[in-house]
Amino acid sequence: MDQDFSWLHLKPDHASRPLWISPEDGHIILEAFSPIAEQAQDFLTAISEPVSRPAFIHEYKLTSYSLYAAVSVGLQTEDIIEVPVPDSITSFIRERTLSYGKVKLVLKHNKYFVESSHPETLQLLLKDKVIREARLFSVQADSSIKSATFTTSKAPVRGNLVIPGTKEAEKKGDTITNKFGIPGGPTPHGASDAELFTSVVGVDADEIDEDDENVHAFEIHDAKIDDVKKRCNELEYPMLEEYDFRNDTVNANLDIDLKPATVIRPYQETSLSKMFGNGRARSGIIVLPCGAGKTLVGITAACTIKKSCLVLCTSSVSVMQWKQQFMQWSNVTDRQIAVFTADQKEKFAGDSGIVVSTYSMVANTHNRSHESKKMMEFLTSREWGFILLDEVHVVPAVMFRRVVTTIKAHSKLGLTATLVREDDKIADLNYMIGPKLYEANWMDLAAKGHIANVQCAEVWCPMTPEFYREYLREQSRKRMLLYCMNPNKFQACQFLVKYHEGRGDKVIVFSDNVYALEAYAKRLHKLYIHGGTSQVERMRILQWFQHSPEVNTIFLSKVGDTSIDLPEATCLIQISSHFGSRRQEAQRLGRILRAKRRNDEGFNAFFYSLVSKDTQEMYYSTKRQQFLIDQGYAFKVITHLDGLEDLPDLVYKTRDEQIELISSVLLANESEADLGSDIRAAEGDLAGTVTSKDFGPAGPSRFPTAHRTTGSLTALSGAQHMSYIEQNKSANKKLAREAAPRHKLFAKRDKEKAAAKKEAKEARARVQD
Ligand SMILES: Nc1ncnc2c1ncn2[C@@H]1O[C@H](COP(=O)(O)OP(=O)(O)OP(=O)(O)O)[C@@H](O)[C@H]1O
Repeated sequence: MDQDFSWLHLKPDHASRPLWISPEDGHIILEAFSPIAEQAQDFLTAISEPVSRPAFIHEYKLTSYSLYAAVSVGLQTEDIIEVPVPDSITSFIRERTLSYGKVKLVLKHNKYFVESSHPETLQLLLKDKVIREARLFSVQADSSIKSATFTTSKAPVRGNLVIPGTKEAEKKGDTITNKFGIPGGPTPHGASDAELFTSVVGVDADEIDEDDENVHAFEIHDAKIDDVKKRCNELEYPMLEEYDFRNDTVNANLDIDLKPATVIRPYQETSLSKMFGNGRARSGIIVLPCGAGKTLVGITAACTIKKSCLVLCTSSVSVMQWKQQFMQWSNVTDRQIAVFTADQKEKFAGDSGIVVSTYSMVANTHNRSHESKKMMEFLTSREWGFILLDEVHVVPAVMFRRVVTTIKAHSKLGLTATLVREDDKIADLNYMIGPKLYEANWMDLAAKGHIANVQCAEVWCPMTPEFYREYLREQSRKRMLLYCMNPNKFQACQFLVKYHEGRGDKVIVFSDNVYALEAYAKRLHKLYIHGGTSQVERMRILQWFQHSPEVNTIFLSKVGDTSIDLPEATCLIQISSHFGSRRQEAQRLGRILRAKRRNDEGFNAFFYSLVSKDTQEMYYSTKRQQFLIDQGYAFKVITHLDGLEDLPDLVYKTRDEQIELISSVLLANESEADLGSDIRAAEGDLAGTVTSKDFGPAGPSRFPTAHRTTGSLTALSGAQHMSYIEQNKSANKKLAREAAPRHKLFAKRDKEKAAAKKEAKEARARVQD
C-alpha cells in the first residue's frame, strides 16, 4: 500500500508540468499527450536515451552516453541544467559533462593526434599507461609538430606542444598558415558551396568558429587509436571526432552534389543538422526507422563533405544498392564511384571518389587474392574524408576494430534502425564510431506518412495435445520444430494468408526454420526463398511477387530480414524466428514500413507473429516485441481467428493428418531444428556480414557457401522432405487408426529410424561403389 499515492493532490498548474525527473535514477517521464510535449521531446532526445515512447507516456533516461552525445552535438552543461532539476541530477550532469568534449581525435597528414585546449587534460590522460604507450614520438621533418614530454606536475605545459596551423605555430614562425598545415590557399569550397551547405543542413557556415589558439596535441600510433578511444571513454574523457572539411586543403575535393530534384525530408535534415551543426562533420550514429531513408541521409552527408568517401555495407547486394542510390540521388559519375567486392575490384578515376565495399572485404586479412591486396593498398594508403558505415548494429566489434585501425578517415557516420544488440556490445559503438547523434521517433514518422502505419498482432495458437505431449518430452532443439509445426499454427497461417490475399495484400511469411519454411510453403502451394535458393531463382521469385497478380504470398527465411526492398509487401506473418531477437523483429517489421500504398487513405500494414501457446515461444515472443513496444507499437493478442474452421481446404484438420505431421516432425533429423546453416547462408547473402564469395577464389573454407545437408535418408536418396513424408503417409495413417498412438508411434518411429539408418548405409555404399 505504500505505493498508493492516490490521496495526493495535483498541483493547480499540473497541466503545464508534463515532465518529471526521478532524482534517484535519472529517468524522465513525459506526458506525451500534453500540448507542450513536442517542444520537450526534441530536447529530451538530445540529452537522454529514449527508453520507451508509446502513445501517451514517454520514458527517457539520462546516462553517461546520452550526455556525451549531447555535448558532442554542441550542448553545454549550462544548457542542459537550465531547467530546474533535482540537485542529484544537476550534480550528475555537471560531473559527467565536465570532462566531455574536452578531448578530440584529429587526423592530420595521415597522422592521428589527441587534441585538447586543456593541457591539464592531456597531462591527465598521459598518466594512463594505455594512452602513454600509444603515444608516438615521431621524428618530424616538419618542425612545427613538437612533441613534449609531459610531466606530472601541475605546471602549465602550453607551448610544449604545438600543432601545425594553430596561431601558436604561426607565432613560432612556422610557414604553415592554415589548420591543415598547408601553406596558404583558399578554402576548398567557394561561396556557392557555403550556400549549398547552408541549404542542406540549415547552418550558417559563417558563424563557425575558427581555430582555437590554445590547442595542444600529441600524436598516437595508428594501430592503437581504438585502444586509446576505449581508454578515454573509460576515463570519462570520450574523444570527439570532428572534421573541418571546409578547410581541408590537403585532400582533394570530390565534386558531387545532390540532384536538384532531390528533396530531403525534415527528419533527414534534422539528423544531418546534428552531424554538421557547427560546420564540421561530427562522427557518430544516426538512428532512423527501417525504410525511413538512411541511404539518402548518408548520401547527403557525402555530398556535404565533398571528399573521398568509403561506404561499407554488410553484403554485396547492399553494395550494389548503395552504388545505385548514389547514382540516383546525386550527380556522381560512373568514373567517380567504384565497388570493391569479390567479383568487382574497381578504383575510381582521379584524385577523389567513392568506394563501396563490404565490412568483410575490408576487415578480412587472410587469403587475399592479388587483386584484393592491391585494392586494400589503394584503400589504406589514402586519407578518406568520410566513411559511411551501414547497419552498424550487426557488425562484430572485431571487424570495426580492423576497419577503424586500417582505414584512415576524418569522419565516420554509422547508420542503423535498431541500435540494440543482444550481446551488450552497443556501448562499444560509442567509442568506435561516436555517440548517437540523432534518433527518430517511429510513431511520429508514421503519423506524418513517411513510414507505414502498422497493426501488430500476436496470434496465440494452442498446441494440439499430441504436439504438446511430444514438446514436453523432447529435447530443446526438436522442441522448436514442434512449436513451429504445430497444426494450429499451420492453420492460422493458411487462414491469414487467404484472408489478406483476399483483401488485396501482398504477404510475406517469415520463418527462420528452413524445415518449417519448406513444409508450410509446399503444403500451402507457395513460393519460397532460403539460403539454398540460387540467386537467379531468388530474383525470379521476387520479380513475380512484385509484378504478378498470381504471386501474392512468398515465404522467406532470414535471408530476407534486412536489405530486401519490397515496397509492394503490406502484410507480414512470422511463423518462426530467432529466439528473443528484438532486432530481427524490428528489421522484419521494416519490410512493410516502406509499403508503397502507405499514403492511401486509411491504409494499414499488418504484422502477425504466430506463437504456439504455453511453449518457450511465448517467452521469446514477448522479449522480441520489446523494442517495437518501446517505439510505441501496441501488440494485440488474438486468441481466436473467426471463420478459421470454415475454411474449405483447411490443412491438418483431422487428427490422422495431425498425427502424420507429428511423425514426420519426429522423424526429421535433429539438425532440421537448427538455424545454423541458414544463418550462414543469410549472412553470406542479403543480411549478414561474411560471404565466402567475398573472399574471392582463394577464399577460406571456414565459411562454406549455403548448403544444407541433413544427413538424413532424404538427403542421401536425393528425395525431398515432402516426398518422404508422403512415402510414410499410409503407414502413419494406419498407425493413427490404432488406439494409443503415443507408444506405438514411438515403436514405429524407432523401427523407421533403424530402417532409415540401414538404407542410408546402403546408399553410402552405393555412392562409394
Ligand atoms: N527524401 C526522400 N524523398 C523520396 N524518397 C525517399 C526519400 N528518402 C528516402 N526515400 C525512399 O524511401 C525508401 C527507403 O529508403 P532506404 O532504403 O534508404 O531506407 P533505409 O532506412 O535504409 O531502410 P532499411 O533499414 O530497411 O534498409 C527508398 O525507396 C528511398 O528511395
